[in-house]
Amino acid sequence: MLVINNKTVGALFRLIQLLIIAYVAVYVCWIQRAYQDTDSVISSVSTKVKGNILTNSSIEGVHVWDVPEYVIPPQGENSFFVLTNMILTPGQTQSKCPEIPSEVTKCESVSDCREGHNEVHGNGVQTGHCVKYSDTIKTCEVQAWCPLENDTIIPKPALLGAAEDFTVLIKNSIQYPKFNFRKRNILHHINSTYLKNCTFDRKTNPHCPIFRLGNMLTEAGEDFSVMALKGGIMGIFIDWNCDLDFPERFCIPKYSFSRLDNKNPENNVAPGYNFRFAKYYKNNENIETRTLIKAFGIRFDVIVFGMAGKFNIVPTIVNLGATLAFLSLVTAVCNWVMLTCMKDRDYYAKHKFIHLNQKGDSVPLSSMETTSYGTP
Ligand SMILES: Nc1ncnc2c1ncn2[C@@H]1O[C@H](COP(=O)(O)OP(=O)(O)OP(=O)(O)O)[C@@H](O)[C@H]1O
Repeated sequence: MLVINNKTVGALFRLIQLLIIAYVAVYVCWIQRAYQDTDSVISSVSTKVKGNILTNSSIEGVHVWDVPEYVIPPQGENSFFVLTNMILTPGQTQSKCPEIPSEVTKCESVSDCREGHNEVHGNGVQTGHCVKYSDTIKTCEVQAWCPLENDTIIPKPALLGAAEDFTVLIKNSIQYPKFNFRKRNILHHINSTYLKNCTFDRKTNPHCPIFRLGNMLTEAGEDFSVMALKGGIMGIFIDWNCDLDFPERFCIPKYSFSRLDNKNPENNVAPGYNFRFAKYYKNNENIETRTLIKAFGIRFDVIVFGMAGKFNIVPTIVNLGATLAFLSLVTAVCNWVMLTCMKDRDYYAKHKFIHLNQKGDSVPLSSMETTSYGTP
């Protein structure tokens, strides 16, 4: 063993050791918790929205909207849709009527229309006639659900803009099967009286699983009245990252909210979220009739994620081994510095390596492989 009395190499040796120990302690053990075995979350979600709105529109008159009407479908998988705006086309029956004017539907004479032609962006199948749409415009006639929907004007402000006051109860049960750990977001201290009256608030009620829709959008930096016009998609994130070396009560969900669909103002083509559905009934003459609804609304996707960790001897030993391997590198680095960068490198090299000329000439000191450094 070669002991050299050099303060620089000694300091370097201790410094690298210190850095490696700090890296292992802070990053590997504290931040990465590499001494733990991990498991990812398995979760189930159910939601229930509550709230009513009174509207008074020219088409429907006074109308109270309750949950079965504005939550579509009534229950979904990890997501729910709340209707916020709509274009209503009531009294549609199977008949013939002029198409809505556009570049491809306007006509001058019968020759501009083709019987049986089905325009992708049209509303029905052409009959081959060119008929009056208004006093000045003629369009091809179609066999369709008439009268046709005209969705050029979207109600502003949104018809159900008051939906921001609705609340949603999110029931979320999770498990980490590897650790036989189960929990739900309705925590032990929440009783039914509290649940009936609470609303989530990050400061005052951070564990309440009932969320006001308007508050979620505000937290995500969105304006409900704007998003309600054309709809959109919101993410409700539930973070279940848990350190199961601590007691179970410390494993609690953390909620956050963010808009998921694109609202890039520079490329605002096809914004929002909408779809169509219809309510069917028989009219006084027993003819099948429907009210077509182009629905704009906000879809809330509940996204649950998380990892749990618990002490396990196997990853601990693996990481301990890696740390020791790392520490053994320090000697190699210092050897290299000593033999290439130091003023006395030739002197050190002379003592570290002895070159044999003839078999049995001398005892090779270099058979000692390790070099150790005296503390500066
Ligand atoms: N969106 C919501 N906003 C506020 N409270 C809610 C909401 N959804 C459910 N609750 C309340 O949370 C509690 C638990 O709801 P749960 O659906 O399990 O029971 P429920 O008796 O079937 O509810 P309800 O009949 O009132 O819809 C009930 O007191 C319910 O009124």
